[in-house]
Amino acid sequence: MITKENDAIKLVHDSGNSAVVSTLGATVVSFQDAHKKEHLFLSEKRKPGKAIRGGIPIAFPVFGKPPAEGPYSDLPQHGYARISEWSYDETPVMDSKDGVSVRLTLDSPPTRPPATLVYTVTLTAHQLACTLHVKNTSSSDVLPFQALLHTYHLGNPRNVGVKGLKGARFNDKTAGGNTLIESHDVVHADGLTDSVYLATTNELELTNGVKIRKHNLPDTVVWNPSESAKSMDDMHDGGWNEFVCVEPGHVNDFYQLEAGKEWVGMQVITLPSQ
Ligand SMILES: O=P(O)(O)OC[C@H]1O[C@@H](O)[C@H](O)[C@@H](O)[C@@H]1O
Repeated sequence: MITKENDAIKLVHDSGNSAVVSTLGATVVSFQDAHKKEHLFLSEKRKPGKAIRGGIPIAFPVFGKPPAEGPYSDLPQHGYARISEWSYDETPVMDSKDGVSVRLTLDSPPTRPPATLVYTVTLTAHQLACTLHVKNTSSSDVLPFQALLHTYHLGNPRNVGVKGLKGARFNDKTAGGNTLIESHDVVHADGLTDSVYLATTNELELTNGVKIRKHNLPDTVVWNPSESAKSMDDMHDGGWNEFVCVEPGHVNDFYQLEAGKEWVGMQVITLPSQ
């Protein structure tokens, strides 16, 4: 079943699973299992005009601060997608026992390289699939972009770690972008963590049993601001102890999408059997 109230689109699957997607940024803000247990962190604080702090904001067309030169140089951190109002296509893509799926779309602002984004969120018995389509609507120019699904997994970072990153190269943004090789079987983002892992395996797992499968999103960012979040105006006190961000993306470089062509990136989050 799909319902919409103000900016919130709610998907409920026959199994009792549910998800909520905001039209602000097409941000998934809730993913609950059949026992109504929440699996995404959402800050209790919200700052008007800013991206939603929690859920799954989409970074596009830049990850982090934009390059000093070029058509994105004056964009805010993580680009325009997460702070834009997306259009909700009311025609359900799917609404059956097999799954419930909705689609939101966004055209690039007129001053930016032209692109159309289509985001599909699909809920099935144990899974949430988020699929981002990027279409280069120019008939002549290449579209450069980075894209990332900034996923706030609910759980204390001391207890919930990330498996599958051992051996991967990463840039430690907390240490000036030094490149290191991950040596841990389980990565814990307890304490200030901002690591950009490059070319990671497509199958990652959290130690709480949540699985993350990704497609066409080669890199993975693991982030937790720890107590530095005290200065954030959209984070409730102690909120940083409630999540670990695991963010599949194409961020190491700018993807160069040819005129008229389409790119698709996806992550599927699978809950442990209940
Ligand atoms: O505060 P923002 O803009 O949502 O960004 C949060 C974090 O997002 C992560 O993806 C970046 O690697 C961090 O550097 C950044 O601090």
